[in-house]
Amino acid sequence: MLSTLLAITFNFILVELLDYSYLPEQDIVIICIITMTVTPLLSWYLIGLFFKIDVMEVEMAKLATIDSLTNTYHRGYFYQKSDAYLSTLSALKQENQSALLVLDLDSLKQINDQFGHAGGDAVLIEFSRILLDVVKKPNMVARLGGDEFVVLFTQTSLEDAQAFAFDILARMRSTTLEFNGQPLSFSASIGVSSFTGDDEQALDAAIKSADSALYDVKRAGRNDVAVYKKNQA
Ligand SMILES: Nc1nc2c(ncn2[C@@H]2O[C@H](COP(=O)(O)OP(=O)(O)OP(=O)(O)O)[C@@H](O)[C@H]2O)c(=O)[nH]1
Repeated sequence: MLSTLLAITFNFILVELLDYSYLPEQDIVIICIITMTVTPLLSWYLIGLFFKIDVMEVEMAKLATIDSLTNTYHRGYFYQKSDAYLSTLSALKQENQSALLVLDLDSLKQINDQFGHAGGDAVLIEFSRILLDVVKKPNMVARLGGDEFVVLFTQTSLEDAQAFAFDILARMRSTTLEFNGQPLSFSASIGVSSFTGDDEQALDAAIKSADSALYDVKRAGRNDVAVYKKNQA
C-alpha cells in the first residue's frame, strides 16, 4: 500500500517534470513504466531494511542484558538495575529493606566430567528455569559468572528470603533431569543476607555477606541454606 502510494506520487512528480522537457511522448511513457516498476521494489526493499535494523537493535539490546544460556540477567545489567531501584527508593525517601541470595551449583565440574559440557549446560538451564519460576518481578535473578547466581528480593525480610531459598532447593530435589538416557540429579548451596542501605556499597557488602554464608554451606557438605549472621567474619 505504502509502496504503491510512493510509486504514484513519484510518477506524478516525474510526469509533471517531463511535461516541461523536450522528450518525445513515447520516451516519457517508457520512463514512466520503468519507474512504476522500480519504485515499489525499491520502497519494499527500504521498508524491509528498516524492519531488519529494528529487529537487530532489539536482539542486540537483549544480548547486552540477558545471559543467552540461562535467560537470567547479566551481572553488569543486574548492578545497573539494582542501582536504579535503590536510587528511586532514596529519591522517594523510602527505606530499603532488601534480601539477597547467592547460589552456587554443587559439583558442576564433576557433572561436566561425567556427562560432558552439554550435561552441565542442561543443569544450568534447569536450575535457572527453577529460579525464574520462583522469583517474580520486581525481584531479579542474575548470573554472576560460571555456576554462581544472585537473587535480589526487594522489600523482603531475611526470613522470607530464606523460605524462598528452601523452596528452590526443594524444587531441585524433586527434579531429576534425564540426560542421554541417564538420570542426572543436581543441587545447590545458598547463602542469604539482608541490607538496608541504598547505594552500591550496601549491595556489594550484602553480596559478600551472602557469599560468606554460602561457603559455610559448601564447607558443611553442600545442598543447604545458610543465613549470614551480623558478626560473622
Ligand atoms: N557446562 C558448563 N560448565 C560451566 C559453565 N560455566 C562454568 N562451568 C564449570 O563449572 C565448574 C565450576 O567449578 P568449581 O568452581 O570448582 O565448582 P564445582 O565443581 O561446582 O564445585 P563446588 O562449587 O565446590 O560444589 C567448572 O568446572 C567450570 O568449567 C557453563 O556455562 N557450562
